Amino acid sequence: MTDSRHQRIPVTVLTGFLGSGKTTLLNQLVRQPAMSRALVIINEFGDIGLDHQLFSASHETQVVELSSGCLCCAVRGDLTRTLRDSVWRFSREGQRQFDRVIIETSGLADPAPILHTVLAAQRVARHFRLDGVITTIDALHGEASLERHPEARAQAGMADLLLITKTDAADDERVTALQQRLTRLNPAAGQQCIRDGMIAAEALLAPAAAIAPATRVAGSLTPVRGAPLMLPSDDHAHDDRTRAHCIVLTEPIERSRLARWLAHIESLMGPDFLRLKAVLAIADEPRPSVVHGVQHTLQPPRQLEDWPDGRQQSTLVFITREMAAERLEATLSLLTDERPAARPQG
Ligand SMILES: Nc1nc2c(ncn2[C@@H]2O[C@H](COP(=O)(O)OP(=O)(O)OP(=O)(O)O)[C@@H](O)[C@H]2O)c(=O)[nH]1
Repeated sequence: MTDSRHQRIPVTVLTGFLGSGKTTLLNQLVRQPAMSRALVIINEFGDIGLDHQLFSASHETQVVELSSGCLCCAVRGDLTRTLRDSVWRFSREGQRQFDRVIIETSGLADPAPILHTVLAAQRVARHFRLDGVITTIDALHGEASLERHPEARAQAGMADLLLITKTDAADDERVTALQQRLTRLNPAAGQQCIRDGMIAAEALLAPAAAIAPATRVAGSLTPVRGAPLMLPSDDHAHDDRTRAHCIVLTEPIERSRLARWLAHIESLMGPDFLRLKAVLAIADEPRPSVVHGVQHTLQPPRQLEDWPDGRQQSTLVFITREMAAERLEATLSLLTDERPAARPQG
């Protein structure tokens, strides 16, 4: 399958709970060459937005503020318009002045509607593609935020990369406990500890094309050749029963079966289907394909340049709320003839 969408502009969604260090990170990022031609879209929540004042972009960086409300609800139309118009608005003499976009959400935003806009709004998806969701989690307050705020869980659950901030201010045990919690919540996401927003911009590029090794070590089970393996994941008793379900398939998937499975998955999608991320080995295709889903939006498979970790097998991660493992497990018969070797807890 050739991917004609390759030339689309990559969009990074930077989210994270209030005060978790998004602006601090952004200030560091835009000073680095890899992000110097980024268009930064900052969302303010309510009338007292300060982020754009705290954000001190380098002079090459183009910045747009969306301040009429929370990105995840009222501003969604604005975001669509801003992205669509940015292509000519930030052009000089016919040359686009940016080659990637970073959207910083407000700390209380559920990132899902923003991802829908990037993945599915037709006039946006034609020019832009999701490069990844990066979520900052405060090492000091992260566990409490996850415990109390569904927005914080949604932000962590939808991440491709989790950046644990303020590790200078928290003791090692607290950081380790948070990392373990995050692995249970979202084993597909990479994790990295940072201080004062310091990280090489290159480490943040294309996180959506990878599935973290934690997915494969989340359980002690060994993949059986040809048998899908469901790894036990988050057994923590969240009040909204957010669960990660990981499936490893060692046999390539037939394209016709994939199409049927995707159609079925689409029918299951909705508000409780927080995230699907799958790197798929498709029969007779040397390169893997990635599929992203967020709530009711499913993006068609997009071919990747290479295998994220060299293993030529399929890894599927579902993060759901109040969804029985059996419902997901039942869909596997559309993809493979084997029965799952194990089932996630809960
Ligand atoms: N000690 C320490 N403080 C940090 C670190 N990163 C950010 N901070 C501080 O945490 C506070 C909040 O950081 P911001 O970058 O404004 O957080 P934010 O996520 O943009 O906040 P909102 O806009 O409210 O959602 C600021 O006082 C930062 O200086 C860190 O790694 N270590």
